[in-house]
Amino acid sequence: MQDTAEAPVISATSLDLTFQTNDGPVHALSGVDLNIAKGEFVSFIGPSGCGKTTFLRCIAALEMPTGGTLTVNGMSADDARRARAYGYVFQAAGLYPWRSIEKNIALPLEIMGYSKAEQADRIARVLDLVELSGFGKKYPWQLSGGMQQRASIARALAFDADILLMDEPFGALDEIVRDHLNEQLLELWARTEKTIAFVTHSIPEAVYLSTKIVVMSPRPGRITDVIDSPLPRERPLDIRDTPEFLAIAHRVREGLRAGHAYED
Ligand SMILES: Nc1ncnc2c1ncn2[C@@H]1O[C@H](COP(=O)(O)OP(=O)(O)OP(=O)(O)O)[C@@H](O)[C@H]1O
Repeated sequence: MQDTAEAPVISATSLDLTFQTNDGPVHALSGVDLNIAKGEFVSFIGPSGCGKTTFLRCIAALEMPTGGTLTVNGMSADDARRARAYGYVFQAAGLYPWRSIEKNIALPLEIMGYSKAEQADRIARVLDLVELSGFGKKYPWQLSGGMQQRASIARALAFDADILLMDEPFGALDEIVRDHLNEQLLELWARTEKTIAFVTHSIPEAVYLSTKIVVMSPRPGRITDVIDSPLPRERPLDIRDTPEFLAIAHRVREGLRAGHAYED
């Protein structure tokens, strides 16, 4: 993805976050510099404990950095949270089992005081976006794992936030379902032009989805490589067999390996 004249949607400069724990300080993020432009799809990949979730939580103002600066839509992360700049999708769908799918999506809209008509409009639109039209009256347990995860994406989209933060949303699903959801997510991204920050442990998933891949390594949590993908935005699944795809996957793998060596 080329640099654009537009200000970045997410901008981190020398970002640090050290947790003080009973076992001493944990350097979850150290010297993180990263700009994410509007409409980018950025994946974060790295071994457990390298700070992927912590970085997403900083963007969402759920953690407070201990150093450096971070802006989201040109404001502080706190102000961006108040302005509802993002939707957040977690690894577990986190749907309330006693509420139907449409009631799950409606809950945050109710809290924000949207009228019933506006709620219904938004629910219909986001269910269509994730291809779950007709499933609004179902309960979570009546849906497959992949459908539940799509419902949770629909809930995150209901505010129309420009930014979607996704923390290993498909990690618990089998590979075939995951492939299908990856394809659907790319379609959704193309249709909505959201900026997406996506955490994954899977190299093929990161390479398939992203315009930019951020490779991280732990102790301290830091960025070791940033790869701007040369792949076209239109990506059939079989792009994964092309030499271009395999070359990027190779570079990610090398980056992960180098990060591991650093620990020894
Ligand atoms: N609230 C907290 N208090 C203390 N330490 C924390 C806290 N949250 C995270 N950490 C530590 O910070 C480091 C980074 O954690 P983080 O969850 O961001 O890693 P991650 O890359 O997302 O890992 P995973 O892939 O396992 O989810 C880890 O060492 C973790 O134990």
